[in-house]
Amino acid sequence: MSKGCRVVAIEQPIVKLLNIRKDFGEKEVLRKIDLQIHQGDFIAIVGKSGCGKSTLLRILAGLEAPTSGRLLVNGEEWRGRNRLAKIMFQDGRLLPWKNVYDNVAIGLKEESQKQQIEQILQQVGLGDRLHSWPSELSGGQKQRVALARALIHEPKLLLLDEPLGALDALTRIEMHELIEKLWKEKQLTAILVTHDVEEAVALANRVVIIEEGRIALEVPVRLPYPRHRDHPLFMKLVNQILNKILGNKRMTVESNSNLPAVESQ
Ligand SMILES: Nc1ncnc2c1ncn2[C@@H]1O[C@H](COP(=O)(O)OP(=O)(O)OP(=O)(O)O)[C@@H](O)[C@H]1O
Repeated sequence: MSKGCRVVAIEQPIVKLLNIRKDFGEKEVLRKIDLQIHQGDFIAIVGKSGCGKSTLLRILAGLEAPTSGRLLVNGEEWRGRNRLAKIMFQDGRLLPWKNVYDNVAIGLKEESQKQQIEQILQQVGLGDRLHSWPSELSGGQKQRVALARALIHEPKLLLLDEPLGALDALTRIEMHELIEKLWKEKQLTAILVTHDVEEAVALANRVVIIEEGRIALEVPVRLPYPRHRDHPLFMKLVNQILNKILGNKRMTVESNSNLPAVESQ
């Protein structure tokens, strides 16, 4: 196989959602959700505010139980916390009284993990900030720590809940490059909830559009990695997805359908 060429996954999905529904009281938040996630997928979930994106991610993490429907992990019925998954939030949730190293060490057995912690902090570009306090870090650096804290547990499924939402545009692009690099190197399976359709198209091999609690459309993104915003199809695809979200029914999402399938690892 030539360098950079990867094959579409064909094995059984590592996570399968079947006819998932979620109500909060009287309110039906998700319905008829069917989704298959394969090893190596990078799925972005987009949609209007309040459409149910984070709820779907929390169900995948096992932090929220569906009202009905089935969640299968590696083919087996799953209830409770999904141990394959680690979730990273927009605010990073660092403990301010712990330094960078100790934030990453949370939940790990002391000392035995020292080498891994130093290595992962190196990989996220913070090898020289082990002893810094969260208050001394920029927003992007805090999110690098949060990413390291999720990845140190070697999750099969990395769940990203709008993790870059509070960052400026340039830092976001740097973080996209970092996340893409780690996704490839560690052969991760990632699911990203985002408001930013450009971010979704920059990273995902599949963009799932949620509309009023239902999957309205799944869009395969076949642009080669690393994705360049000046690729003629990049912004076209972004605009088509945006139009779909905004309800312009006449738009179809087809701008990259003639490209070869890529991008499950
Ligand atoms: N624990 C909860 N109890 C009651 N209602 C909830 C709860 N969590 C979410 N909701 C409601 O479910 C709906 C979907 O919320 P969710 O956070 O999943 O949407 P979202 O698409 O992620 O929104 P946003 O893009 O604004 O973050 C919203 O109407 C929200 O108010």
